Amino acid sequence: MRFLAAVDVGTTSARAGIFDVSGALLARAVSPIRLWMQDGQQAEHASQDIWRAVCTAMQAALNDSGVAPETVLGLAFDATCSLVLRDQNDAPLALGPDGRDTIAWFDHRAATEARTLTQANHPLVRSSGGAISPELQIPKLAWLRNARPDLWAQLGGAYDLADFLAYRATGRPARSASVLAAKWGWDAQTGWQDGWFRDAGLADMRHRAGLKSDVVALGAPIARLSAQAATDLGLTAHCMVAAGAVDAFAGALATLGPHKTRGLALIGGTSTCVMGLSRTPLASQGLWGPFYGTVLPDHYACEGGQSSSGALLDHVIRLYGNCEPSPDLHTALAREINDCLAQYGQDWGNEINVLPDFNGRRSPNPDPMARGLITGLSLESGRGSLRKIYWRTAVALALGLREIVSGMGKTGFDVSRLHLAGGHARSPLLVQTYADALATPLDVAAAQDTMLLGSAMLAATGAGLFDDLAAASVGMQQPHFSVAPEPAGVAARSRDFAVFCTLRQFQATLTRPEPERI
Ligand SMILES: Nc1ncnc2c1ncn2[C@@H]1O[C@H](COP(=O)(O)OP(=O)(O)O)[C@@H](O)[C@H]1O
Ligand SMILES: O=C(CO)[C@@H](O)[C@@H](O)COP(=O)(O)O
Repeated sequence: MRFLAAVDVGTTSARAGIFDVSGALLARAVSPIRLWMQDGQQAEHASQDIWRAVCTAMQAALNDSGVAPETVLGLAFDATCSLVLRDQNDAPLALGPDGRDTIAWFDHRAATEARTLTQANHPLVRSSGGAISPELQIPKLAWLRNARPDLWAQLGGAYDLADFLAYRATGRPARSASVLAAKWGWDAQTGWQDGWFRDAGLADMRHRAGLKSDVVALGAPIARLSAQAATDLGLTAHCMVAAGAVDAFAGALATLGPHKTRGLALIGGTSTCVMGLSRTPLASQGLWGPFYGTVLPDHYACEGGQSSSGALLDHVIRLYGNCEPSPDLHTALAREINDCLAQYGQDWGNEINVLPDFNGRRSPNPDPMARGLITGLSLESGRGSLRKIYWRTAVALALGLREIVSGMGKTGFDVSRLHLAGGHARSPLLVQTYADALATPLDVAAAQDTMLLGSAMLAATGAGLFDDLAAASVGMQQPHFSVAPEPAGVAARSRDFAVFCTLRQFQATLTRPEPERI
């Protein structure tokens, strides 16, 4: 009677799951989190609201599972790489009203700072694929210092969201080695690079952000739940909390594991993260990493990706469907599009072509100021036009993945079979389009919430139920189903890719916006 609890915080919801030691998900629950958006560039959460959603989801999952709380031995958190800011009294550092103290991962307010660090050829540039992304934590903290010196003076702690949740749960402000390496410029072999921070004018950053030496290896125990957190979550103070991960890294752990080294996982959610795992460091232009020990000990992980993928499909629904996206609407559109493809063939809608860089480009040629394109529009409106633009946006996301995956293949990753997880795995349309565009079979996670499974593996390791993380990732592995590319789709996506490459050249001639000081 030994169970594990896992939490995955995405962009718009917190998910909680209860697992058994074989990795089977017994129950899951979802609770929405608030996201305050302004002008498409700024996005904030409130950590208090996120904690409330985590507790609501965990209590509901536990209740549905029928598992006795005292039999839940371990808990771990994964989350988007959003930045939580606290003041010197450990209260929310007020970025805005309603307790907003968290800059969402895709917020680009630090574009100026990211560019300055890139131009100064800051050493982070190399592990950021050639250009520092405003989505990383160091440029965001530099923004705080430059744009809000009043808040900088009050700063008492800065956390990646997964680390903050573990702190909230235990009272110990430890940092996960995985999170620090992936998003903070910390290195497992050389530690903190204080010289870099000095160069970035952030000499006091570590002190202000509370970045001391309390670094815990991924999946290692941090502490048991505090009495208050145990009550809030519906668990007991006996439950051990393990060091967590950024969501895509938890997804890579769940899908790849030690036997699939050099494998690639596509984690498709609001963004798409292409995660590569290898025993030796593999690096190239446009890839974040290689980061040691971020998915498994003795392994390196690399990340390529698209900053807005699911977010772009949602945006298209808002723009051309004039309504709010929902899972049911995605499913209905996918069904209607498949009917059109069956009737008119794979070239249906190909007068419309899209470049998907609506929130900049992460890979393969990183450019946070890149913008999206849609060509071939007519005066058509209504459901017919939404269907077609949604379809061609899905194609564009798949072609963007082809660019990224092909580069990762040249870097040394095995691209003969890829793994897919995340919300996109729920869409048969996206799954087939990805397989066709990549001309590669996909292993698709059969169970929902692969990130939760990754966190459950971390929780099991922290609770001492496996010898190490590699054993947990093998012992808790879950089934997948395979989807093969279809010849007609492969041929059509190859034709599309030729147009996509032409549009890339055209895009390079267009004016890009300057970063705005917010
Ligand atoms: N049938 C579907 N159901 C739900 N989401 C879908 C579906 N098809 C595509 N999506 C996309 O998946 C995204 C949600 O993925 P998810 O992994 O839940 O997100 P995150 O972890 O980033 O919060 C949405 O933005 C949506 O555009
Ligand atoms: O940057 C990373 C992973 O490194 C993610 O946190 C970010 O892309 C957000 O992920 P989601 O698409 O919300 O799952």
